[in-house]
Amino acid sequence: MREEELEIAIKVVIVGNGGVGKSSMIQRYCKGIYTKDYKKTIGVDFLERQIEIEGEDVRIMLWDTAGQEEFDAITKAYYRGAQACVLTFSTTDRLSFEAIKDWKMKVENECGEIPTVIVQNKVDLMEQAVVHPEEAEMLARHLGCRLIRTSVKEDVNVGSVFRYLATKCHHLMKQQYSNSITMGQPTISAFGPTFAKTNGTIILRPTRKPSRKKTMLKKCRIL
Ligand SMILES: Nc1nc2c(ncn2[C@@H]2O[C@H](COP(=O)(O)OP(=O)(O)OP(=O)(O)O)[C@@H](O)[C@H]2O)c(=O)[nH]1
Repeated sequence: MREEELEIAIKVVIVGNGGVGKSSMIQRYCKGIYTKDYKKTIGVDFLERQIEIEGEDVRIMLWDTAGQEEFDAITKAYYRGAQACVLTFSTTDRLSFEAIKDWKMKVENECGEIPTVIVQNKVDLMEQAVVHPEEAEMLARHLGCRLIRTSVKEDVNVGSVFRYLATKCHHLMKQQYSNSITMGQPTISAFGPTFAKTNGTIILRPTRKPSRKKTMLKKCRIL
């Protein structure tokens, strides 16, 4: 099977305290919309968007998890198989910044080490900031993650977050693919990938090139 006949799908989990803007970020990225209203996520939501990375179609599946602790037991189950992670805090919420390490831990416990970015959202409210820019940079260095500052409201940098992660995953996948070729035939199956080292969410599926539009929107409520 030729490589260009394969479809690549990446599962990304978005975590962080309640109210930091996770749902808004996903809505902005997948639907191009922003609303001022806060509607707390109950459990888990899911949206997806297709983009092109180095000439190949990559489907990014975004899992929006509830930030409230009361949903921890439910959301944890959905981390499994994630290939990348967004750790989100808000410029105006000190506790959400202090919780980043814990969120990283929670995801790592389920997924191991996966490409991760720290997102400082709501930078349009910089005059109300309760986190010093250097603190955020230090935390990112300490955790070995890239820091990206976003304003979902003003549509600043949201696309860069997901493009960065998708590119990283795409490179990893290519690397693993060529390693598996060197070591023998890769097994390609509909849902069980194959050469992904981790739980396999960079899914390679034998498929014809999808005829759907470049940006595909789909939403299914999990809970
Ligand atoms: N000023 C400003 N407000 C934002 C921004 N992003 C999100 N918000 C607002 O912050 C509030 C919370 O956003 P949500 O996206 O619902 O937060 P969440 O992290 O999904 O919250 P949970 O579902 O409880 O986990 C909403 O009122 C949004 O409109 C931003 O970049 N700037």
